Amino acid sequence: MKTRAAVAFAAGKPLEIVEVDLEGPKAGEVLIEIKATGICHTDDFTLSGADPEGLFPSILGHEGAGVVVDVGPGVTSLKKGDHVIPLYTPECRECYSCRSGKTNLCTAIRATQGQGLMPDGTSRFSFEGKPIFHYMGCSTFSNYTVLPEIAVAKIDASAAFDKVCYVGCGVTTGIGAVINTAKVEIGSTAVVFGLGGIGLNVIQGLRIAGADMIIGVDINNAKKEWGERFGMTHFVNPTEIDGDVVPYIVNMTKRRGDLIGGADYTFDCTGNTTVMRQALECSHRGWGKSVVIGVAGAGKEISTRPFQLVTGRTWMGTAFGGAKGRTDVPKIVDWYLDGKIEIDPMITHTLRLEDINKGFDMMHSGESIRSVVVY
Ligand SMILES: NC(=O)C1=CN([C@@H]2O[C@H](COP(=O)(O)OP(=O)(O)OC[C@H]3O[C@@H](n4cnc5c(N)ncnc54)[C@H](O)[C@@H]3O)[C@@H](O)[C@H]2O)C=CC1
Ligand SMILES: N[C@@H](CCC(=O)N[C@@H](CSC=O)C(=O)NCC(=O)O)C(=O)O
Ligand SMILES: [Zn+2]
Ligand SMILES: [Zn+2]
Repeated sequence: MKTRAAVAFAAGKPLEIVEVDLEGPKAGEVLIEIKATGICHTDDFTLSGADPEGLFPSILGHEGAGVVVDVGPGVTSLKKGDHVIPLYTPECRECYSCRSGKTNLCTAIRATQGQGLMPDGTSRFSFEGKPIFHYMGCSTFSNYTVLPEIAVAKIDASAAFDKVCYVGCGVTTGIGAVINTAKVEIGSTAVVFGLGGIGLNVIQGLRIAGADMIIGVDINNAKKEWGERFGMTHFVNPTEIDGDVVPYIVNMTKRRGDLIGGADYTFDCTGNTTVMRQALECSHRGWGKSVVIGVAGAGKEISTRPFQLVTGRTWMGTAFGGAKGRTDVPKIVDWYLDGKIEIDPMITHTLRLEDINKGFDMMHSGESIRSVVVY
């Protein structure tokens, strides 16, 4: 079949809208008509050329929602007409990792997915007879795409595609980082560095978890209002304070009787390795937990004095908010439908596929929180 897609032909180049060829689903795979897709900073990270797994030409996009239009042999959990969200972290429930109960990082197809291929080692996409790579197993910047059954979450059919596509990455990552990874308790103090498409969902996750001090940190003052909209109690722009942001925040989080200060939980949602260190070091001596969500390019490393860890801080990371996609994504969509979480205000721009490059421009300028492309 033919399908319209925004293709990344080379790193650092704008996406090109072309008609590509798409093979139908093979055994254990499903064909999905994508109805809407968000543009996540990670798409930009890969398009920039900083992703060591970045391959070109490829069809990016990993934050989509759509409808099953065909299933391959052996598919049992999905049928034509199901409303679904593609998963860049699948949930096979059979591999060593899925059975460990210790991680959401299913390893059933990660090796081929990292090579831009389907589990059988081939691509379903081609252009002018040459293969085009898949991306994060999803390629939601194509109107039609093929995924393995284990990488597809079935959702409530009443949910609006152009809103719940965001659950395919940003919403689940932000809220999951709080609930699954950090396990934030009621009454905690927390600091969120980076108030964008992920950070705002960390803030709403902290609100749900009952944190009573939520400090947002961003170099863009326009994000202050956004943070307050979702439950932030204090805002800090590190470029506008005297001195270093770490002692500033440590002092802010000093509670009655606490001679030291520091936040119970901190989160990096910037991808900046200096910020990651700041987030760790402003967490509380003895028990502070700092969660790295941001993605940094090849060769980037984090560092701190071992003393920071020796004195009781924990540095951790999260992928997709620790969520098991086929189990948790439908639940998060239901939370949205039940009004427990908000999505709509964060979808600041809705674009046609032809205008997808404007979505990246608005991400770079800070004008958008989340742009969604509708087909
Ligand atoms: N671990 C995971 O599973 C996931 C990781 N990510 C990563 O999370 C990061 C954030 O993604 P988005 O929220 O979509 O990006 P975004 O571009 O929407 O937001 C980033 C925010 O950080 C702020 N910022 C930049 N530098 C800063 C600094 N030095 N100090 C304070 N604030 C700063 C920006 O002003 C912006 O508000 C990216 O690195 C992305 O790749 C995204 C989704 C899932
Ligand atoms: N290919 C990248 C990997 C970047 C990364 O950490 N990806 C996150 C999701 S970011 C979504 O917006 C993730 O879940 N990784 C888990 C995994 O299995 O890769 C690189 O190599 O830097
Ligand atoms: Zn993402
Ligand atoms: Zn698995």
